[in-house]
Amino acid sequence: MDVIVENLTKSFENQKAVDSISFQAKRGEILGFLGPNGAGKTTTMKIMAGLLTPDFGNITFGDYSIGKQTGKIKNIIGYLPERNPLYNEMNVIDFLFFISKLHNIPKYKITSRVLDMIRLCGLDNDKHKQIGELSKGFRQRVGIAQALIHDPEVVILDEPTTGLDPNQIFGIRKIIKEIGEEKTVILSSHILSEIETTCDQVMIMSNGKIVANGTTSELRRKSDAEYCLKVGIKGGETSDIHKALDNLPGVLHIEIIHKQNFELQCKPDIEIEKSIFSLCQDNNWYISELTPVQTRLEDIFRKVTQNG
Ligand SMILES: Nc1ncnc2c1ncn2[C@@H]1O[C@H](COP(=O)(O)OP(=O)(O)OP(=O)(O)O)[C@@H](O)[C@H]1O
Repeated sequence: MDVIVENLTKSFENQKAVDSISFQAKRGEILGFLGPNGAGKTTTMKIMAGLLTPDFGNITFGDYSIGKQTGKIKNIIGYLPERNPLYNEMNVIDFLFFISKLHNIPKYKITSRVLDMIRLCGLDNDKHKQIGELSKGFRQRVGIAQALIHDPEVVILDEPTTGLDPNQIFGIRKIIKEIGEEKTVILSSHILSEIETTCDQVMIMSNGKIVANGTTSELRRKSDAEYCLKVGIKGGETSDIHKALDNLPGVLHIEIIHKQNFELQCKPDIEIEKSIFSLCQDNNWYISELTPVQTRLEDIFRKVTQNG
């Protein structure tokens, strides 16, 4: 089911937490929300989950529109809130049965649904443990299982991997990828590599607005106003090589990475490789490395949110 968000706006007192944003999330795709603290990600997700009312704007889930068919939409959505509130004194399986009843899942379906979620979220060995005894990663798994128990078409996960160790992140990422194959998944994260490896589309928010939107390669293309490359030059003094590279026309910024290895940011289309080659010839130096560097999502993030 596709989700279309149009001109969504929400203020708290005088502050616009979400400022007229529009975007689309498609079925079978994972959309990742990125943004600095206070950018408006959680507020957007809460509105989508029906927990907050927008001041203005519309969201449609397939044929249903928020505000008009709110009850219906709640059944379509599975939501994992940022702080993942769970009942610590309940055990995992009882908790999932309890949530199933809250969703009015027909009695005859409940057991198979709960067991399916336990399998999907890798909770088989822990299903009889008290939730309060679980590690953070396994609590997140329970949170995801409860969000999916009623088989929603749209799944909203607010920072599902925050505070987890790399192995736990890997486990949760695997579950999200599996869900994302057939559902519409929207997730937020502060971990840029997480968004890059998990999501099909990335949306960067800052101060309540969308400042970048697209696939990671589209974002790279749009932000590639500068050309970046790694250069290694040997046969001379590091300070001489550094100075000479810095003086080349079109070089905007130079950083020493290690001994005689540098990272150069240049204006695009200036054939910098040719100039570096001539420089080495003139000075009797030689090139040990000349590799273009792909713009990192981190650099794009910093660039588009630097005023945030
Ligand atoms: N209930 C509220 N009352 C007043 N202000 C709020 C409320 N909820 C959010 N805000 C404000 O709205 C802005 C956006 O907050 P939001 O939680 O949506 O950001 P976020 O991008 O999710 O941040 P984080 O990454 O830190 O979780 C913040 O300045 C926040 O203080």
